[in-house]
Amino acid sequence: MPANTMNEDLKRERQRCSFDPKELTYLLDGGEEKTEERRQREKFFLDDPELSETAPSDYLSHKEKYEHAVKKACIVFKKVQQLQAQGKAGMQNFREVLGGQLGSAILRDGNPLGLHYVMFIPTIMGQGTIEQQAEWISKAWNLEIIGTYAQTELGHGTFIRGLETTATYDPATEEFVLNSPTLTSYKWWPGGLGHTANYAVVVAQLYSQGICHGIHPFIVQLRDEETHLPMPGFENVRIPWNYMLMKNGKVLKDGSYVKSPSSKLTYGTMIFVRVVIVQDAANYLRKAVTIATRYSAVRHQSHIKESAPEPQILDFVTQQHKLFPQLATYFALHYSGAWLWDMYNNVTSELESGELDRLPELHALACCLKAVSAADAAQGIETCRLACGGHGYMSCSSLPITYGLVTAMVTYEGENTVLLLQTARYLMKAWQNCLDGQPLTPSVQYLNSVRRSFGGVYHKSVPWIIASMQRIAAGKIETAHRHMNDKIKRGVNSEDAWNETSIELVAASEAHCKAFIVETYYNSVQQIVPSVSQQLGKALTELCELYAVNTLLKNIGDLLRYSNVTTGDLENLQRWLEELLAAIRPNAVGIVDGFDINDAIIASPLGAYDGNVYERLFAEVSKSPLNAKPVNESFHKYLKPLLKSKM
Ligand SMILES: CC/C=C\C/C=C\C/C=C\C/C=C\C/C=C\C/C=C\CCCCC(=O)SCCNC(=O)CCNC(=O)[C@H](O)C(C)(C)COP(=O)(O)OP(=O)(O)OC[C@H]1O[C@@H](n2cnc3c(N)ncnc32)[C@H](O)[C@@H]1OP(=O)(O)O
Ligand SMILES: Cc1cc2nc3c(=O)[nH]c(=O)nc-3n(C[C@H](O)[C@H](O)[C@H](O)COP(=O)(O)OP(=O)(O)OC[C@H]3O[C@@H](n4cnc5c(N)ncnc54)[C@H](O)[C@@H]3O)c2cc1C
Repeated sequence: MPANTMNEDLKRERQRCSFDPKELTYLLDGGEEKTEERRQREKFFLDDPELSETAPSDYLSHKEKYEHAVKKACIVFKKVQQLQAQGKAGMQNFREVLGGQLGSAILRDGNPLGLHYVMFIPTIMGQGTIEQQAEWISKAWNLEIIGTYAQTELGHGTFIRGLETTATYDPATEEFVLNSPTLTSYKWWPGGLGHTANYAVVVAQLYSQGICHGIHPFIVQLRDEETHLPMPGFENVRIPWNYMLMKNGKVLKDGSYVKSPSSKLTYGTMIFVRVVIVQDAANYLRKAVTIATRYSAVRHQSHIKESAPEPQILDFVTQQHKLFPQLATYFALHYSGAWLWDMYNNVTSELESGELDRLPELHALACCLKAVSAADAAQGIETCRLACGGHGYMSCSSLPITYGLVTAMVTYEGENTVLLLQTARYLMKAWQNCLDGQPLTPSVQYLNSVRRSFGGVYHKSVPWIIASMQRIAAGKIETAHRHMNDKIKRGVNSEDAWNETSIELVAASEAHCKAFIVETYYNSVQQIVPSVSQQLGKALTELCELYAVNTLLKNIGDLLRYSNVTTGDLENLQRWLEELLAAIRPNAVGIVDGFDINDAIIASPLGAYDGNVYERLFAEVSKSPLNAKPVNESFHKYLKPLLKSKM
């Protein structure tokens, strides 16, 4: 590949961008100094020859991939320790390196230590007493032990009250006896459980004095700390009394049970991970849209006008309609994720002082935001793949693997439909409160105002769109509530009525979440615009408008059903969408440059900063061991005899 050449199209794109991409980078990182720190950190990891790929891991066997990942995870851990020793590794850095964008670039096929950091340690922090934290956290941070989070069983993942593993307290020995007596009670899915972890937080049904007290977390040793040989299986495994994490519910040594202030505090780690997922989903989407946008600026094909040269595919308005909403969705999820992270931290500190009032609202928001961000990011990444035509299908484009990682988010940490139904429970209660004139929590306040005014004359503004989306959400919530109650009035019991109404309940929950995202995004941009250059402010505003208009237009049916919008208003919205695509077009490459994603993290010949797409693609396929020899052995073994036998 010619050294230091920059694709001419990308050069032109960069010249026509109306703002300085660096300003966007600093904004997203939280300041120039933070950008510099991040870049240094990335360099520290990515320039390490032991961490850079010699050959793509696609060509390794399953076993080799695992061994490769463990080796790299250990190198990463040592390097994090070095940073810590220099006072350069805070919690956020840890998260970024061990998971997140940087981590997933280094450990492309998954991090064998991921669960240790994202669930094992947070569970001890959230569910352990001070003494238990003192005992386990430092061991875990220093990697003297490796943990995982073993909740899901072969038979149950969603319905955790149905878990079959039991932990029965024996006051005679002051021990818990753990049992997974059936095939369906086998712990199944926990990350790192197979070969990496030697400890786990095991979630089991607690029995004491003959009574079941529901699920609780226990620390269980899985493997010998020296030999790494597995401990005997889950049949009558005895663990000491203080291996039950007892910050919330506890068993006294005599076997009496002390209830937690809320049984749902046991579910705290799941809320934490759902919050993290919103941010992660956004970051994976921005990587995919960077790849597809740069590629679309470099790729020329077909004609807009027969007389003109083949255009950049980014000039096709349908291509813009595929990609620019993904750019905007990144920002929407980024700001919603940041908002949720703040709420999570505030509510967590309130919980520490015994205040539980805001837990239901946090749970309702974390559930729907996890569900919508995972689904929208997965769909957005797939759209980016399709937007890259055949080359997007190649595994070296990084788009298929990115989609694979994000589509898993739809299922883990609470399957999306199930989580949307959790939010719907909250919304049904909120609507009843609204009807009864009871106070509403901030995220559902809009139900009161929407109930008072159904209409609202179209004007070309995001606040009008927010009001319309709230109207749709309130309409769907009201419809689901009414339909469910009609069934109950007709004699259907409430559980069956819930199930029979669940399609509408899920739709209500999604609509509520989308309205929340648009409003949060808009409020964030409103706050930011006065502090940035006029050009960047304009670009950020256009993206926010695009997200709002596009989201509303995807719900035309609902808009017609729940508001007094006219067909003329819909035409205006469509025109506004097209204007926004045209306005964003000159800045598209500048925006993805502003994400400032290192080429090694992009890891795609289609999306590198220099835009040398074809040269990089060629170099990539040359790495395949299949292409090392001109004739593969299978020709002599199978094809040739077959060809001969036909002659
Ligand atoms: C310290 C470390 C710091 C930094 C980290 C450092 C490094 C990190 C390294 C890497 C990280 C990088 C990236 C990570 C990104 C992604 C994560 C990667 C991997 C994750 C792998 C996934 C792991 C898993 O999947 S673990 C298993 C998860 N399982 C689930 O989620 C199960 C889903 N099921 C449930 O949650 C529940 O069973 C249910 C909610 C569906 C139903 O429960 P239940 O039947 O008990 O409840 P209900 O009867 O329906 O409701 C009763 C009332 O309780 C309320 N409720 C329910 N849940 C909660 C909750 N969590 N909180 C509060 N309230 C809750 C419910 O609303 C009901 O209320 P009501 O008033 O009665 O209506
Ligand atoms: C990549 C990956 C990593 C994972 N890591 C871990 C881990 O580290 N630790 C761990 O403990 N677990 C882990 N899991 C398990 C994960 O949390 C569960 O798979 C997830 O919670 C979904 O549960 P399930 O598999 O039981 O799905 P199911 O509940 O069986 O879902 C199947 C279908 O049933 C529907 N359904 C189920 N219940 C309801 C309901 N009440 N109402 C309506 N529809 C319903 C769902 O919507 C879905 O369509 C992981 C899973 C994956 C895929």
